Amino acid sequence: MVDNLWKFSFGVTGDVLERMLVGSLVLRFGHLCVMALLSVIILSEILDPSVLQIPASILMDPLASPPKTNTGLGAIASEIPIVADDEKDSTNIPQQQGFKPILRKVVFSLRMTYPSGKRWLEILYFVKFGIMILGRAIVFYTPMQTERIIRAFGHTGQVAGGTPILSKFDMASIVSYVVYDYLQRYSNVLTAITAVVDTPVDDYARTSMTLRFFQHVHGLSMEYHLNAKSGETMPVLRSAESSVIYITDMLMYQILPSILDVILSLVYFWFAWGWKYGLVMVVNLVIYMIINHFVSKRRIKTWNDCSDISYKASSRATDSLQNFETVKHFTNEAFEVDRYRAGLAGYSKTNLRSTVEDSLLAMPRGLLWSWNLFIGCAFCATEIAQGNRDPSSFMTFVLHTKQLENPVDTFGWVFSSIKREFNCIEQLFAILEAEPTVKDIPNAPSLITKKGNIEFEDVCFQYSSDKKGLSNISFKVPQGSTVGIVGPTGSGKSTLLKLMFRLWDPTSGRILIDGQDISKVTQISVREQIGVVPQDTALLDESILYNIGYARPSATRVEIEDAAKAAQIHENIMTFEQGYNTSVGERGAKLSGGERQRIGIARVVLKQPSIILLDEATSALDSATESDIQKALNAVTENRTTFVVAHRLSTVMHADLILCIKDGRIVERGTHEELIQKAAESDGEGEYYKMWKIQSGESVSSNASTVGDDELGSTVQAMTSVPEPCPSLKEP
Ligand SMILES: Nc1ncnc2c1ncn2[C@@H]1O[C@H](COP(=O)(O)OP(=O)(O)OP(=O)(O)O)[C@@H](O)[C@H]1O
Repeated sequence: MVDNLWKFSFGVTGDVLERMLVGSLVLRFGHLCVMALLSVIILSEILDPSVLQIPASILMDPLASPPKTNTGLGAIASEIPIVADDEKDSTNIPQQQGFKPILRKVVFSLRMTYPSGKRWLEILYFVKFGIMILGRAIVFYTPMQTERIIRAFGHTGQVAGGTPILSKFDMASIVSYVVYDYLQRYSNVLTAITAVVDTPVDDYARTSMTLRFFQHVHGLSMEYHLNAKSGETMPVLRSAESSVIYITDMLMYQILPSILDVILSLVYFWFAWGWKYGLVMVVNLVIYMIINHFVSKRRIKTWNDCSDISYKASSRATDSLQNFETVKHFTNEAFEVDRYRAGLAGYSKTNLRSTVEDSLLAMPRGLLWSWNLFIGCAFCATEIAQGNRDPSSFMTFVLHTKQLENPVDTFGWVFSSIKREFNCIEQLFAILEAEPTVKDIPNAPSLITKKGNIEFEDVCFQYSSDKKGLSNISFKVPQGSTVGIVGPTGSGKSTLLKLMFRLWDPTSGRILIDGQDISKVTQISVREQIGVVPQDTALLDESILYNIGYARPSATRVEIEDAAKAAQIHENIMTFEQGYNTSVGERGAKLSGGERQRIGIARVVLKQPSIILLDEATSALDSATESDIQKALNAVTENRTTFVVAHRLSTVMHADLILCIKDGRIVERGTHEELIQKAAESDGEGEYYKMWKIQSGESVSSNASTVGDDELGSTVQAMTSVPEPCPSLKEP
């Protein structure tokens, strides 16, 4: 019964050796299946995300549940570009050593690539696994079939006129051998099926990973973006996502099977051929592993050198192209080309070193295999000569030894390349581990703005221990008022607006909008209520229509044009050949500073926020245009609480309250008239008054402070005057 089962299932005769082989085959694939199943269960269901030490949001599939957005299908929706970016850069971050960091990367890779919850993709995932098992079975079964044929010669071969006659059974064996061999070496069928199955699974993993990483990076605070090198994040994400897929593929379909292949072959040689053979294999394997360890160390160092040099050369080139204007200003074109040439030459040198090293380092491994074969063959030949072994066993020995070479070599090669991919994942971890510096408290409610009353309560802030920010800022602004903020350059005016927009949170004190502490409500709800026109309006490399519509993606074309009219830029746009479809260039470089500012204003008009922050919003405009826009802004800011940062005092002189800031402190406050009056009463003392005198063209007293109408003015005065200590004002 058992014999028949063996014969029926595996086509073998029940010989002890064959039973052992088939038994180990079944064991091996059973083991693989259990491992795969376990990993899938552990990774998709049970594994505690804290083991990965990455934000839990990364583990949530954005494709499974697309986040709710407030974007509609407005005029710019059709303009959203599909960007193909194949750039691949890398930097070297020292790899964490030890088993735990490696396990973390492996678990992360497996978890990221498993299409959890997508039924069809999960099925395809297992089909791919099944095909792998089939492929490995064929590889393992081919030499077994050879062995059977050779044995058949020995047991059933008859000689008629010197020609061996094969029984029907033997002929079938030969046919199956040829079929196995064909499938093993030339079959495109399995490859084609694997590719078809692979594509949707890999694509899904790639897309969902990119989205998760992208979402995470957008969730990080201003501080991260200011510190990150521009243009570095996306290439890191892209190479890391390829690395994650590569590691999973290699692990599941190369390394695990190879390890099991090696173990099986060792067991087989030890027990079926004798301990001598097993020992030779073990010794050689140990030597192989030691050689491989040093070889891969060397190769990884050279690979890293290569990618480091290539990264540096390309980031320098990108930097020079992005700053083409500076290059032209100083006629440094030839200098930049020389610098890039030196970088490329360095890369070619290292690349050649890498190729030579690869070739040289492959030699000792090849020699080791020949040595292994030689010793084994010598043992085998001696035993055959002594009559202790069947001559057919020589062939069997050679085939099995060769069979072992493949997995060991694959293991060595794959292990080196996986270590290299770990480097990419390390860079990704550095990004994923970055935490937002401004966080919402758990279950934070949204800000409810009814009016727009604003209050700063003893607010202090520091960018870092060595960088001052703001000290003890307190003031109250009733709804609908306009607040002018003035002071010397670097005094902290923009910082005050950034705190209100929650790009940073105060180190102490509170900012209240309509009585609600903004650090206790969601950042998004705060930003939704506030419109900002920054000092330098950054534009996306798209059309003017897209850039204005960016303030409210659901806006219609008519609304966008109305906003442009309010910002006094519609007429300008209509003079461009392509009108609203004119491309603005990288960061808006094809537009003038004044045009960029007016697009910034149009955006705020379109957004219709409750609170408006204007940070030098009209500094790039000529006086005539500024006065036109001022009228437009007055219409927009009417009944809205507005903060205006300006060096040109004429911009803020009509404000309901003017705050004069110096060294991060409010040194004066009041309306224009009050401040001038106060100065008149105190013999012309007062920061605001000094600025006013300078800007209105009156002479400056010899002890005038460093406050000026622009940076140059301040610097010139600083060179010719002694700064006065700032009077410390008692905050109300
Ligand atoms: N992200 C940052 N990290 C560290 N320091 C910063 C950062 N942003 C600004 N600072 C520093 O904080 C101080 C105040 O900067 P802020 O931009 O608020 O000045 P400002 O009064 O708006 O100047 P300006 O009139 O020139 O625009 C400056 O010394 C500046 O160098």
